[in-house]
Amino acid sequence: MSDILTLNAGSSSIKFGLYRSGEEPQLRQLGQIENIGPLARMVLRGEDGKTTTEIGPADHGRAVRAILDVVAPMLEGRAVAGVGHRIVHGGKTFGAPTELTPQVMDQLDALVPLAPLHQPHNLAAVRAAQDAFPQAVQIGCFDTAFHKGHPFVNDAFALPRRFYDEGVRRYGFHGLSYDYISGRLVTDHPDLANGRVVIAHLGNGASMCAVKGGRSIGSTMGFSALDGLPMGTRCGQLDPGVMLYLLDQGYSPVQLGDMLYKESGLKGLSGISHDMRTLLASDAPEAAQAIDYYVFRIRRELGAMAAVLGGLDALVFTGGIGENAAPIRARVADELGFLGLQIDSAANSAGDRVISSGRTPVLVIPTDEERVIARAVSAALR
Ligand SMILES: Nc1ncnc2c1ncn2[C@@H]1O[C@H](COP(=O)(O)OP(=O)(O)O)[C@@H](O)[C@H]1O
Ligand SMILES: CC(=O)OP(=O)(O)O
Ligand SMILES: [Mg+2]
Repeated sequence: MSDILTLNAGSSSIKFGLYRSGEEPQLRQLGQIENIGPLARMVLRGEDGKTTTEIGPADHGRAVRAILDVVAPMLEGRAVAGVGHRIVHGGKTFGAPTELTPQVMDQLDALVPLAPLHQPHNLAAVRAAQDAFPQAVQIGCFDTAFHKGHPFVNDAFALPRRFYDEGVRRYGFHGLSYDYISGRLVTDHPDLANGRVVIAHLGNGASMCAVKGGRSIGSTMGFSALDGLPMGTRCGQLDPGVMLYLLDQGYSPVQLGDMLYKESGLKGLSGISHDMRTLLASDAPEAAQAIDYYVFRIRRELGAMAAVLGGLDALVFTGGIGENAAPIRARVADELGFLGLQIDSAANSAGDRVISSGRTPVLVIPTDEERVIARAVSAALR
């Protein structure tokens, strides 16, 4: 029997999964290098719990090599038949898992400017895995794919038409996560599977998706992974006039990109940290204001999505913040009784899966992008 490896390079972490191939891939090991930067650490999650090892300074390249080193002895002589990769941007072309041939890699390289925090790392991971496992099939799974088929009104910007045809569209991201959550609604909450559901993926990157009958009909993220909600270091929705002003003030496009992707969001507003744990623990008024802004924008988008869906049958929280930050969940749903939302504070603090006491269920479902990737590789191998 052969194995499947999944690699998921995010903005601040690289997650991996090792699976035994089969109809439903069987998990052997999950792990991640998190906090990529001067103080990175490797976290391994197995049947016998969680181990954390400080690995010191690591960029994405070193992180992938460390993962490949740790995976090699776990194979115990078995071959890796397939490696599945999260690829953040699939552009206009890629709407389903795709074998990463040299020609496909060239097409994906061209999308790097649209997702500079992710796409280069995703593609570097593909090249490292090709070197490490030259016999394995390499499969790309796209964050944009779940949103393909968005209605035109949520796919377009009101710019001259030619830009839409060129691919300047509202793609949406975190699609592997939304795909996983939608699947869990089908298996665990079949009454909601055909309903009007808002999924809030709140991680280091954050977005929300309006899902109707299992299909994405709207997303807060657009052309790039900058739009929508404020994030750890990304600004979220911004008046384009601000960018014109800054360009006029002498900012270069590169400086502007660095500021919007790396110095904004929770980090920029608080001046303290991009990390929600640090902000929640801080007494500084700037930390409180950054959290206020974060919650305000989520609530605003939630109301907008409920309007677009024509009602709300459930709200799902996922991602590092969505799964773990009870105070944020409580504040998002506060005073939204008109949408049927009422949080059961005991269930919320206890980290239960169902945290509502009102008419509209509020669920916390840990996401599993790795499993979505592993299933795609398994299907490709069959
Ligand atoms: N217990 C917690 N309370 C609040 N925030 C948390 C908690 N655990 C993790 N987080 C937050 O989750 C975020 C990382 O989410 P994650 O989904 O792992 O990120 P990535 O986008 O890199 O995949 C960080 O902002 C971190 O502070
Ligand atoms: C698309 C995106 O923002 O991904 P992440 O949350 O993993 O940074
Ligand atoms: Mg993520």
